[in-house]
Amino acid sequence: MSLVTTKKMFENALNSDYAVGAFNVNNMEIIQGIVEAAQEEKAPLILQVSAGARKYAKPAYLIKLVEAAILDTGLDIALHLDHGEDFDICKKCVDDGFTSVMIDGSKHPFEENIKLTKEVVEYAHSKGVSVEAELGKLAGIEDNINVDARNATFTVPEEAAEFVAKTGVDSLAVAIGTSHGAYKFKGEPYLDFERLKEIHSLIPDTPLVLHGASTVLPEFVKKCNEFGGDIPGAQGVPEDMIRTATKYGVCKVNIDTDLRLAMTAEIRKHFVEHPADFDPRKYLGPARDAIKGMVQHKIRNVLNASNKR
Ligand SMILES: O=C(CO)COP(=O)(O)O
Ligand SMILES: O=C[C@H](O)COP(=O)(O)O
Ligand SMILES: [Zn+2]
Ligand SMILES: [Zn+2]
Repeated sequence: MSLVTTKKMFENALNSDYAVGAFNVNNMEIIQGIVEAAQEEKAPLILQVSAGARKYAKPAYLIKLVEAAILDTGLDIALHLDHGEDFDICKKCVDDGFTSVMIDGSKHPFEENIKLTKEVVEYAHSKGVSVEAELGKLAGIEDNINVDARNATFTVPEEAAEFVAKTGVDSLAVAIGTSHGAYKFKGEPYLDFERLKEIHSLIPDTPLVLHGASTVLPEFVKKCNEFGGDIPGAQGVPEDMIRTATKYGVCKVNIDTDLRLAMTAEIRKHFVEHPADFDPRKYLGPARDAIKGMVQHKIRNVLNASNKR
């Protein structure tokens, strides 16, 4: 039991029909809920920390909480930096003991993204840490997709092959139509699976990563809204599409929004049903259970990762 890299997890997942869940963590209850689910499901697990999470909870706390989770459960867990924006934050995380970092150079021109990613790969690999990079831009709901827009923002398969060869990166986040947050599609959900297949066929040994992969389950949006929330028109990636993606090289599936919705729905419900409560444990306890339930559902029914540890 220890902090592990994603190397073995991805080797196992690459040519099979399951993916490893990478869940964003921001506090103790979120970590505990996720870890309990992974333990019961005997699933491989990546916990990831964004810049926002570092700012909110402070890296020292999050790292110690993840170490505590490992001690408590005996699980192997990969600790990953989500969307590192420059070399310095990646270096800091490598030095702090993270076992995996993402350098997100997707906003830069192709050659600059290569240069930046290569620098991070050189440093991280010298310390035994894995690196994820990103190529292409995740579409926002405002980017309505016609073929031209797709080619301008989605990952270009030939570029992906060149990028991986030139950077030596361990895994690659691709843009095929997903986006972050609770508002992913205006009309019918659409992912470009032909593009994904082509990328996978050109770089069959590179684990692919799907960001913005929350499903935004209607029952949780409904529950939020029923108990005083205001999240109209939220829509995510249908679960079947995630299952399909795991068959074409996607080894890591990033989930944050669905955890936020599960937690918020439960807390909203608690406050409405128990207006006299003011002990945080009374609502954070059920919120932790809601996180656990959501993660268990993902692992078992969507990622097909139960008993894959
Ligand atoms: O990609 C993510 C974190 O990097 C999270 O995506 P969601 O917003 O769809 O949960
Ligand atoms: O990539 C986005 C993740 O959901 C993290 O979100 P955050 O930057 O608000 O922590
Ligand atoms: Zn990005
Ligand atoms: Zn992301």
